[in-house]
Amino acid sequence: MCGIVGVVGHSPVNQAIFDALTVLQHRGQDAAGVMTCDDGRLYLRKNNGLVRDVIRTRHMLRLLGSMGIGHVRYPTAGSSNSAESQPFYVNSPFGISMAHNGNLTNARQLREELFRSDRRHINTDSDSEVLLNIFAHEIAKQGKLHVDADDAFAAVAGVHQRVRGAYAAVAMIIGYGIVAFRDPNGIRPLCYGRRETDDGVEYMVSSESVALDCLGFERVRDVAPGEAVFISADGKQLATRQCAEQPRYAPCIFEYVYFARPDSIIDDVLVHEARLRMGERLADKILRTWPDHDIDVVIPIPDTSRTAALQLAYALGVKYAEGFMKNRYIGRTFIMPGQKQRKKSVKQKLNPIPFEFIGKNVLLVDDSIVRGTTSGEIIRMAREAGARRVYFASAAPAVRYPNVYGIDMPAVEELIAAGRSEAQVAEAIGADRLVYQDLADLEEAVRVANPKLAHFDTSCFTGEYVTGDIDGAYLRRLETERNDQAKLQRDGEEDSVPELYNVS
Ligand SMILES: O=P(O)(O)OC[C@H]1O[C@H](OP(=O)(O)OP(=O)(O)O)[C@H](O)[C@@H]1O
Ligand SMILES: NC(=O)CC[C@H](N)C(=O)O
Ligand SMILES: [Mg+2]
Repeated sequence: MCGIVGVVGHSPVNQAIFDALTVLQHRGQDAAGVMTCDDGRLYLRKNNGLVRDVIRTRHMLRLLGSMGIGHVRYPTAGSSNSAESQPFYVNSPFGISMAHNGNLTNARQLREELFRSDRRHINTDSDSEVLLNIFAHEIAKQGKLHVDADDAFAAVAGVHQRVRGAYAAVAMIIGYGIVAFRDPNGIRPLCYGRRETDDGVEYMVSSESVALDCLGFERVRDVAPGEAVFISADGKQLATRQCAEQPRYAPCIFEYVYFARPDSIIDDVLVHEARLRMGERLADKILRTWPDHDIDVVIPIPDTSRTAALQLAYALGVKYAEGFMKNRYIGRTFIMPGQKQRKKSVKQKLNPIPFEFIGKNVLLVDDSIVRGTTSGEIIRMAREAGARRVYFASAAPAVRYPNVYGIDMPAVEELIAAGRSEAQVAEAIGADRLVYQDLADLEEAVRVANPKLAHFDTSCFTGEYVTGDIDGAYLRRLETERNDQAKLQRDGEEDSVPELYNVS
């Protein structure tokens, strides 16, 4: 999952973009980048690393201009090479840069088309570079010297015709403005906001509304599935238009389960509230299926599961305790690139406080169990800390299928629940009892706040993919290309940074 941001202001936007990216850091820890535009020239700083490490004061001083875009990356295509960090740039037409969250499912075919019919060169294995070139080609097709909102919308309509998969993107066209758009299923989130200044209104688009809040922008609304937003470079015009023929809401439910910050509002649903309801539904299920439970204490696995665990404990009428201390300097483990690193980090990140475990039957709660890296380690720690029995509850159903829309879980064999029954998963992670949320309950926990969300992408639980273009051959290829071993090999390749005013 990546984070994207775009700002059109009336004074330098470098600080606003930097700050927004730090607020979106939980969406991608591998690479960060900012591109600004000043007086017809682009300035770029991007590299592997966290926002604060990649963009230092000396870079900030040289990121000039009152319009810019930014990105934090969690790679789901290509490699972790810094050359694939974002924003990307193409010089024709006009000079366009782009930051993208999501994953294209027909990138292979588009790459071929871009070469054969569009005569465009793609320099990396990143699907985001493909998306940028498709968009650039569609802008060029309008055949205009001056790009206005109509041209931008026609180009986005062209993108929707050709591209499949998940994409929330923000593009910057030198001299003309910023164009942000969301795929016709709205798989990845995108919203926009405004703030009044003495010099006029400033606009910002962002993956999550929390970035708007923290920067003093008022959230206007989510960008609808298939919709595009155009903000002119002078900040005087903001226009929106539906550019897809058959848009529908099918957002990724994993955003609500794990990815997004709880204080964000996505598609008019406050993530925090959705997580509280997940906890409530999970408590209902426990009371239904295990009325004579002997749970003494509910303990969350920090950070993400806290919200659901708190409500679960409340609904069960059982004590809630913070039994694991989290090292605040270690990032999210699930979005780290390799299994060795993920495993090591769980141990470094979480430490049990025996006081809360000794002689008790504990119910550990996590938002999800994906590879089982966290749950396996944590259950072992809980036992070592003196727990009598260790039960485990997951606020999401069993993850049994790969994700193809921007979450890096490409290989079935890496998923602990694939090919295993619930009892077998319990055994594999070492739990005395395991409770998974039912899918209908998870969907309802989110939908209650916005009945317009008729569908969700729930493919990692069901194997049904909302774009309808995923078959066994696609999944087999994905698994071969992106399993942990393949990534390890690829990421060992030499690092490089493209030359483009890459301030150092
Ligand atoms: O079964 P696994 O493969 O271990 O994946 C699931 C775990 O990974 C995530 O935590 P993470 O440490 O990434 O982030 P958090 O601190 O936000 O909970 C998630 O919250 C689960 O705890
Ligand atoms: N998680 C994402 O949104 C990743 C975007 C893009 N597919 C990349 O790998 O860079
Ligand atoms: Mg976690």
